[in-house]
Amino acid sequence: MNGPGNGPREQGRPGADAADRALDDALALANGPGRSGSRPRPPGTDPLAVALAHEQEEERPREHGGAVSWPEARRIARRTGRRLDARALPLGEDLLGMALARSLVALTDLPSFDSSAMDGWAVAGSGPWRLKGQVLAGQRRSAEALLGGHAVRIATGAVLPPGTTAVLRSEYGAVRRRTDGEWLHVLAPHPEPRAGQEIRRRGQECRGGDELLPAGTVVTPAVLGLAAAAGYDELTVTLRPRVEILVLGDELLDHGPPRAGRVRDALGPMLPSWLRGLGADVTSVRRLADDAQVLHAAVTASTADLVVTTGGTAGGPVDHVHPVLAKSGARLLVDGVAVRPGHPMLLAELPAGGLLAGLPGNPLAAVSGVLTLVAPVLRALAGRPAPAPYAAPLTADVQGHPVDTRLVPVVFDDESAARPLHFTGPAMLRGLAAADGMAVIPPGGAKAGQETAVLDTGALAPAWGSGT
Ligand SMILES: Nc1nc2c(c(=O)[nH]1)N[C@H]1C(S)=C(S)[C@@H](COP(=O)(O)OP(=O)(O)OC[C@H]3O[C@@H](n4cnc5c(N)ncnc54)[C@H](O)[C@@H]3O)O[C@H]1N2
Ligand code: MOO
Repeated sequence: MNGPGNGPREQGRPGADAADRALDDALALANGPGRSGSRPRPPGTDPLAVALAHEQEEERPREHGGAVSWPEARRIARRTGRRLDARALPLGEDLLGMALARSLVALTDLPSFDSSAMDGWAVAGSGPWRLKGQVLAGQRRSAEALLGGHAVRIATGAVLPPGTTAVLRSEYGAVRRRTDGEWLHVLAPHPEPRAGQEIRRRGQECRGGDELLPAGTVVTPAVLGLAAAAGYDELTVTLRPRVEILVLGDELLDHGPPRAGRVRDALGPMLPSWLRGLGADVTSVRRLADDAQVLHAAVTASTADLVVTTGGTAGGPVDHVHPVLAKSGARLLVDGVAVRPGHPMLLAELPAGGLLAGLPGNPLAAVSGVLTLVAPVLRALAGRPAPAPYAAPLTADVQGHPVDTRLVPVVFDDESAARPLHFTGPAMLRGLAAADGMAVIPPGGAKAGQETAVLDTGALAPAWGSGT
């Protein structure tokens, strides 16, 4: 479905920029401190600032051959995606991974009434107390006040009778039957409960109207729980970007071992769940023949917010992505990035308003395109905050490219240092599959001990929380 107002290009309403800025401010608050690998550093010495901060710089002239720098590509991608519409949807698992479009505001005080924190007795004044009945959780407040010297049996979470001064937990007291009724005593060596002891006061967690979570917070199981506890039946969230994946290549096999000059499609099985982890609704994954007409038809017919193609980005005889984009009147926003692997990646705006990310066919190069272009675009479309960046010292020197950024699969050791992995050629996935993240190696390389930015490859992240 790509109804009016639903596409990424159709959000350009008056005031939208101001609203986006307000959201960005809220998102900044939502971003917690960095990951375990990061430490406080004096301003100006943060390698993340060095590696990532020039994302904030104004647009600069394109580098050789039309390629933009890696930070600039990320910046363009982030600014290109316009936040999709918001919708109120029923509270449930379907919301996992979506971002709150509005802050979650407490509908009532929480807890909404004074209650017992323990199973035991609500008491008034000092003991021993004359015992008078019981109150269970879920029962309405009894109109009857507890008089001084009286107690009532009470369950955890039950409404406190008016006049209660404290709760005595069940293991600290005993009831003795006497001729004049039942009496509650404190068991030695426990002291009498202090005033207010074991009482959960109304409004302890929040007051009605308090902001519980800012707009932009990603819905996790805990967010669902909090929203339910606060009394919500639906949440207003930013729609998921609808993504169509087109896997190009006549040489690709969909089963069995590679054979006879053909290779297994590694991206068809890998990208959908990766992109879902970034908040996308992957509506279809199609394998297309290396045929310009077929690709043109697929691209022009697409109603997705983002089309992701794999392969066919370079200048080979059957690399049809560029000619098809030109023929369909697409506007290239990024045409090559100074990053290894993945430099032929591209980002385009289609005439109908959707976006297209062209990922190179080499599988690790395609992942580089996900981290560089697709993740920031999806985050922007889905109204999700940028994950807290983190850095780690390298355990070994990493050779750099003279002018391009390198993304190198790394694994964290016991000290949270990043160990560069082997088998990281553009066509290889062996390093990536063992990795915790991809280290961002600046042009010229990095030395052992040098802190480098690390992008989360989401290997262990739940579907609703993956970073990058
Ligand atoms: N003359 C030049 N040739 C190439 C350049 C260049 O700048 N000039 N760049 C090289 C780089 S870098 C890359 S990366 C690739 C990008 O190529 P394409 O995006 O056109 O991708 P293909 O040619 O279709 O495939 C490249 C390679 O990857 C394999 N492949 C493709 N799809 C998959 C898949 N789904 N699963 C597994 N493997 C896949 C394909 O068989 C090729 O081996 O271009 C270089 N050439
Ligand atoms: O994108 Mo290529 O080598 O940079 O894989």
